[in-house]
Amino acid sequence: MGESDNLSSVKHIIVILSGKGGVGKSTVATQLALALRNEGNKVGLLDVDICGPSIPKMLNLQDKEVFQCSDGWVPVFVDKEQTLGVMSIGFLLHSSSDAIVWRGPKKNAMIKQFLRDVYWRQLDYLIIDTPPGTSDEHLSVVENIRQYNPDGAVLVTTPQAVSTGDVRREATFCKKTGIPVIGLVENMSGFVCPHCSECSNVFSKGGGEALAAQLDVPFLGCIPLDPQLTQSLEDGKNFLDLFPESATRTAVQKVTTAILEQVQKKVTE
Ligand SMILES: Nc1ncnc2c1ncn2[C@@H]1O[C@H](COP(=O)(O)OP(=O)(O)OP(=O)(O)O)[C@@H](O)[C@H]1O
Ligand code: SF4
Repeated sequence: MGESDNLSSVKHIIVILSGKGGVGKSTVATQLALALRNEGNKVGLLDVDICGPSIPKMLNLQDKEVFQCSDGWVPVFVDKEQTLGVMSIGFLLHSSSDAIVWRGPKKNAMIKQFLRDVYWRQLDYLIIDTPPGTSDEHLSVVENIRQYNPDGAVLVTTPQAVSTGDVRREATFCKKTGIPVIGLVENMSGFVCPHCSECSNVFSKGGGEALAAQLDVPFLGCIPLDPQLTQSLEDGKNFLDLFPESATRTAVQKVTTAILEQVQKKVTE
């Protein structure tokens, strides 16, 4: 396969970053992709978390294999209408417990191939989920998408992580590499009771918003820690469709709207 240019038919590229592992980066990427799809967009979700690809399981696609056509790898579609396509290193593993321990150059070549050689066709949004931190893999992602004028990065944090330097490092990484920051999302913000759906703030409130103000980046909103969301992700079920009335769904929707507003602002600037 020669050098492909599949990203040129993607209208908007959004990268999801987090300083620490386990803060819900893949969860935010998945729910954002589903919410954008529900609004009538054609969406692609690219999981470049080479060390721990979790997206196939979250979307109940873990047994799928990917195939190549003359234009590149064909993504796995969540729906038969083909409105949400997914590509993950997880599809190339024989077993979900296979560890991928590739060294730098091989990883970077794989990321480059992932970014260039997936045959997305026309997409409104491509959401790229990355590994935690700021590593060589992130640089590979940035270098390979720069020419396509990405909309920017969504930084994900949790109330416990706001006081650490991780998010600041992410913001500095974006600045240094010239990737605009779309904004900051505070995930696992408060706990939704599975019995009465009341949301309790386990940690003090407002840390994410204050940090966004300090970093001078937009605050995109909070998503609560919701056991029904955890269970849906575990079972590979679509939480947004299963719990249309839930406060967490409303929160995901608000974050999605805030992201779209920022993306739109950039387009009209
Ligand atoms: N808002 C939430 N409500 C309920 N469960 C959540 C929420 N966000 C994340 N989780 C759960 O927390 C766990 C970690 O989430 P996730 O895999 O999205 O984190 P990550 O930051 O992508 O981790 P990694 O370090 O593997 O990249 C998962 O089991 C997920 O289901
Ligand atoms: S939030 Fe309400 S239902 Fe849930 S544990 Fe507390 S009192 Fe009980």
